[in-house]
Amino acid sequence: MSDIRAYEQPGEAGFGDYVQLLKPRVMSLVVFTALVGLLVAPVSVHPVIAFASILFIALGAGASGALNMWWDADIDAVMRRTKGRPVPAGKVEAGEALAVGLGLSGLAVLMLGLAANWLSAGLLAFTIFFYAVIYSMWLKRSTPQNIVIGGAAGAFPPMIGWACATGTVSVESLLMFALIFMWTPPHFWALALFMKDDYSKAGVPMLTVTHGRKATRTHILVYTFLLIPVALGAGFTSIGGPIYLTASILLNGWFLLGAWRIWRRDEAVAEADNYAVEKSVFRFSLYYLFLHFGAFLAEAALRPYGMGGW
Ligand code: HEM
Ligand SMILES: CC(C)=CCC/C(C)=C/CC/C(C)=C/COP(=O)(O)OP(=O)(O)O
Repeated sequence: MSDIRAYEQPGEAGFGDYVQLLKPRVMSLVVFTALVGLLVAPVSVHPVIAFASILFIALGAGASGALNMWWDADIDAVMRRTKGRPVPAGKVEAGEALAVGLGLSGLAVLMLGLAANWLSAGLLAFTIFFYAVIYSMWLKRSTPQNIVIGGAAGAFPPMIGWACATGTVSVESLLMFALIFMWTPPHFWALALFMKDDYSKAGVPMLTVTHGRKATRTHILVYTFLLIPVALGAGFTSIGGPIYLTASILLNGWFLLGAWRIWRRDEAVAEADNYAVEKSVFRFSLYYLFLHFGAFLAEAALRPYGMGGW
C-alpha cells in the first residue's frame, strides 16, 4: 500500500484509499467468520460457489464500511484514530464513498443471490442495512447501547455463510450469531477505555462518555459473564466437539481473567501504565474470536477422518 501511495499527489485518491474505504482490517475477521459458517455447515458446497459466496460477502462487508465512512465523515475527522481515513483526509469525496457503498452493496447482494441463494442474499442486504442505517445513522449518535444493539450487524456473517451452504437458519448458526453478539461489547469497551477522549470530543455517546469509565469496566465484566455460557454452549451442538470445548474453556478463562483485571483497575493506575491491561484485553479479544471460529473449523476438518465433533 505504501509504495502505491508514493506515486500519488496529495489530495488525489489512489487504489489504496479505495481499499481503506472498505475497512479491510476489521472486515478480515468478519469474512473469516462467514467462511467458517459456510464450511462447518452439514452440506458440502462446490468450491467455486463457496469462493464466489465469500467474495460477495466480503464485497458487501466492504460496501457497508464505505457507507459508514460516508455517514461518519464528520466524526471521523475529529477523532485522532480516524482522521486519516480517506474521506476526512480529503482523498475520497463523501459522495464518492456513498456511490461506492451503494454500488458495491447492490452488486454483492445480487451476485450472492445468483451464486448461492436468496436467503443468504437477503441476510447480507439486512446486515448492510443494519450496520449503515440502524447502527451508523441512528444508534451510534443517540444511545450508549449503540454497540450492544448495533453489534448484531457484525454477528450476522457466519449466519450468512451457513445460509449460503444450507439455505436455512439453524440452532448452530444462531449460536455463532450469539457468540459474536455477546463478544462485541467487551471487545469494543476495552478499546473505548484506552481511546480516552476521542469519543467525547466527537460527541459520540459511548458508554465511557455517558456513564463513565468505572461503569464501563463493570459492563465489560458483566458481558464477559454473559458471553461464557454462549461460547461454551455452542460446543455441545453439531459444530462443537472436544477440540472446540477445550479451546473455549481456555480462551474464556483467560478472557474472564482479563475482564476481572480491567474491573479491579484504579483509573489513576491505568492511566499511569498507559492502559496496558485494557490494550492487551482488546488485542486478546481478536484472538478469542478468531480461535473460537478456528476451532469450529478444526472440528469440521477432522470429521471425515473419524475425529472432530461429538
Ligand atoms: C458494533 C460493533 C463493533 C464496534 C463498535 C467495533 C469497534 C472497533 C474499533 C473502533 C476498532 C479499532 C480499530 C479500527 O479503527 O480499525 C476495532 C478493531 C477491530 N475490530 Fe471491532 N468493532 C465491532 C465489531 C467487530 C466485529 C463483529 C468484528 C469481527 C468479527 C470486529 C473485528 C475487529 C478487528 C479484526 C479489529 C482490529 C483491526 C486492526 O487490526 O486494525 N469488530 N473494532
Ligand atoms: C457482511 C457484512 C455487511 C458485514 C458487516 C459487519 C460489520 C457491521 C462489522 C462492524 C464492525 C465495525 C467496523 C464496527 C466499527 O464501529 P464504528 O463504525 O463505529 O467504528 P469506527 O469508529 O472505527 O468507524
